Amino acid sequence: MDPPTGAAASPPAPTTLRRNPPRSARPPPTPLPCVKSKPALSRLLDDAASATIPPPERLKVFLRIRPLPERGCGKAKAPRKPKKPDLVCLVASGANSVALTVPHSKLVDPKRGRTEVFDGFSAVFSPDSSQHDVFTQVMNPLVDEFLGGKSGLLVALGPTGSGKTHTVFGTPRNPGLLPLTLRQIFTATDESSKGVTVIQPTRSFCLSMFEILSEGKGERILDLLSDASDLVLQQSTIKGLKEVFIESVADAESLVSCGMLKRSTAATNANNKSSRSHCIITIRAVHENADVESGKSLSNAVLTIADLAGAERERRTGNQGTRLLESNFINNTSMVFGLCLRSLLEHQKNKKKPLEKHFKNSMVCLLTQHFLLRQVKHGLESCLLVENSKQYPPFPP
Ligand SMILES: Nc1ncnc2c1ncn2[C@@H]1O[C@H](COP(=O)(O)OP(=O)(O)OP(=O)(O)O)[C@@H](O)[C@H]1O
Repeated sequence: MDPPTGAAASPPAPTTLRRNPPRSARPPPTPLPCVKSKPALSRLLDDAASATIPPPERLKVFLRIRPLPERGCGKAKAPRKPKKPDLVCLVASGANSVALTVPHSKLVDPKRGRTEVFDGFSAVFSPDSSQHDVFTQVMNPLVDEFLGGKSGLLVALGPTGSGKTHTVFGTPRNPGLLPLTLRQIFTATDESSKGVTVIQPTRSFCLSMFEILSEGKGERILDLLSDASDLVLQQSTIKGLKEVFIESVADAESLVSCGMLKRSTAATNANNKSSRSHCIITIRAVHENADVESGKSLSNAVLTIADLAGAERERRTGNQGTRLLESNFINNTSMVFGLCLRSLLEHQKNKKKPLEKHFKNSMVCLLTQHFLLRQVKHGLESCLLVENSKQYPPFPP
């Protein structure tokens, strides 16, 4: 191990390294100056790090580290002291790994080590990565497959304020994965129809967008593209969901913007525009005269993008009342999603392990169940984009 370069006060000690298979497939991460320990880290990060199962990679797990927030973010309150560098705890230590250092102030047992390396991500995006970088690596392959007739799924998950909504939707000046996807779809479709003289299957696209605000007895699902009343979940499908044909990027983007205006958000101490619901957008390819030439009907591929509300710690958000009830629902989804991933991964290693046991415990999991199970059984593409902030703690317990 290299001698430590920073943290002069800490005695040199090895960094804990967590790898998921294969151990030999990754270059060793850069060792960091730290004391060995097992920091408290949520199971979700474990799941994410272990979700890359080569070969073939069925579920790809990417990690994007958000830049530190500028001062003044979060709910308006008394000016805070500048953040200590000690709180910058998550750094990309390689193309596929991150090193998590527990700040001294948060160490339960200061004698134990404080840095752990998590390896095995499909890619790690550092805080200075751009929306285009993320799109190129994460979304572009899914869009290509979608245009080739295969369905795909991208789920953005991570703690509150870590940048999921920013990554998925972005801003008009800095568009995120969804607007970039729409642009790519229409650009590719326009190009493929140029100079074509024979009758081709006509492909058009429709878009739906809904949010899940709560589940169980007080289940609430709202269609973000219509003023209609609440939707209901029946046998893993959303009944009455409006699908709108989109004919151009401009059409699609203005539809999404209208939907986003209706999405439920609220200020918390952790994020001044925190999503209070899980938002699911689907783009469906419709082949209108698919069997004209070949007699074959092309599959109607569906590309699904889910922006989950971020897991929250009550202590950090200061949530009370309605916000706290929302937190319970949001945290339940995060926990169940993690358990579902774990069971998928265990099943991949050992086919005798039960696969479906956790999915029924969360509506988002139930909705993605069919898709995720197919991934495991048939090795199709899907991506999980795990967002993380550089502040400690990255995940709730
Ligand atoms: N990569 C980034 N670059 C610049 N700003 C970012 C980045 N990621 C996030 N932010 C900013 O951080 C803040 C929180 O991000 P965002 O609302 O996307 O978090 P979130 O994970 O969706 O949170 P929640 O789960 O509470 O909805 C926003 O002001 C957003 O603009």
